[in-house]
Amino acid sequence: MKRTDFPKEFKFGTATASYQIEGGIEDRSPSIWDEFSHTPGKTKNGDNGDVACDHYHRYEEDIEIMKDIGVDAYRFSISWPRVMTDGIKPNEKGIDFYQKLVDKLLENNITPFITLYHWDLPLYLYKEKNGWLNPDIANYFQDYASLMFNKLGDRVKHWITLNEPWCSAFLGYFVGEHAPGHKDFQESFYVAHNLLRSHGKAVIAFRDIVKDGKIGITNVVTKVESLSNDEKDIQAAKLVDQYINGWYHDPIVYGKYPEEAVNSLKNIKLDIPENDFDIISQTIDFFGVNYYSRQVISYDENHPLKFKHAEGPLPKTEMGWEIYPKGLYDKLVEFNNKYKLPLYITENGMAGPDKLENEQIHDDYRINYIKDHFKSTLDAIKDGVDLRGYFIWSLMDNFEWAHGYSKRFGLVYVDYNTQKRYLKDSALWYKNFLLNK
Ligand SMILES: OC[C@H]1NNC[C@@H](O)[C@@H]1O
Repeated sequence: MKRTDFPKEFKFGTATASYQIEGGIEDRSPSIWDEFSHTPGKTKNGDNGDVACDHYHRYEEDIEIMKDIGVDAYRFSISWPRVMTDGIKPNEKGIDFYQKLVDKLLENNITPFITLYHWDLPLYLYKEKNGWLNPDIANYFQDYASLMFNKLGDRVKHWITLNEPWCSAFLGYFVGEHAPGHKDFQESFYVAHNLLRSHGKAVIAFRDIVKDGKIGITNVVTKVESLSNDEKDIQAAKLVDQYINGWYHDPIVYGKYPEEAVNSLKNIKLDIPENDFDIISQTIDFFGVNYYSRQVISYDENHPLKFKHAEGPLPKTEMGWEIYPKGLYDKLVEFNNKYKLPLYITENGMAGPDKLENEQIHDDYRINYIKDHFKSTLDAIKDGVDLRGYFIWSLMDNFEWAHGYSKRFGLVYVDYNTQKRYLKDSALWYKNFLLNK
């Protein structure tokens, strides 16, 4: 498989997120992840993003690395608390960082794709305004989005409102594994709804400010399969697919939550003002698909949503996620048929047992992973899916949330003691692929 097997305008890129790589906390106000990662027991080894990959000070070097690899595009997120003190007052120093980052990318012919929210909510908005639980958060988000559109929209034409709202809502407010660490089922549904409303308000602003731009939303998209042919397992898997996938896509395209999932939530209040869906279902230009693996589901009477995960038999990454490229093909074809929107794979990649030896990292497992998922991508395109790009997660090893720095997803290895970067064999492979070798 060669690069020229893909459509000429197909964009190959790589992706990161602000809290995971920037550090530079001295020049920004705190986020919910600063408080969460500094709370004992919340992250592996008590790791936090105070320094991370020190990208705030090393962004020029990191762009040189991307240029060397030869990527067409780079997806990154803006730190809301960096560009607006406490999420409210514009901070010119923070805005200036992203101005320079964008200009350096463009100088190197790398197309910027900006994610507005990749989980680092300004702590002030959480503490003083109740964060995503407050319906008014959509107005704060619209103000933030408008500021960014005005400051960068003349040069940045591809925007993503939210990264993986399912993680923010479910992991942050029900499971409690992510910031702010709540464990309240009802709250997680209010948060999901306010995230989607915030998305809609940002799209409304975008249409006024960046008239020649494209905007979408990125969700984690998981292939959900039933453990058996037992009707109860099949139904449980269908509902999980609606909770994880449909819940964050249907309202945007169809203006309503998935019916069976709504009906299954007997004791969850979803008293939603009707015109909310007019806001949420603003026309968008693409869906971003973050694909990693599948979930194998069986029925479980004791779970609030009546399901449990089964251990799949396939080889797994360091995250314990099965390597399942077929799932990517299946979801791309399904989404293309169901939502009829252009798609970007805004994240795909793996955490591996990467070892630095003689300044090299031999990660053939990651090369094979990427090749297999490229194949699924190409098959989907050949079968008619309107797929426009693919961003490998991640450019470099970084802060993997509750796992801290224990999981390495990068094409580039980061020695956190020295901040030295080393191209892994997978980065060298990607470089040759992009040169059509
Ligand atoms: O777990 C790997 C990635 N998944 N999507 C969101 C990113 O922030 C994660 O690092």
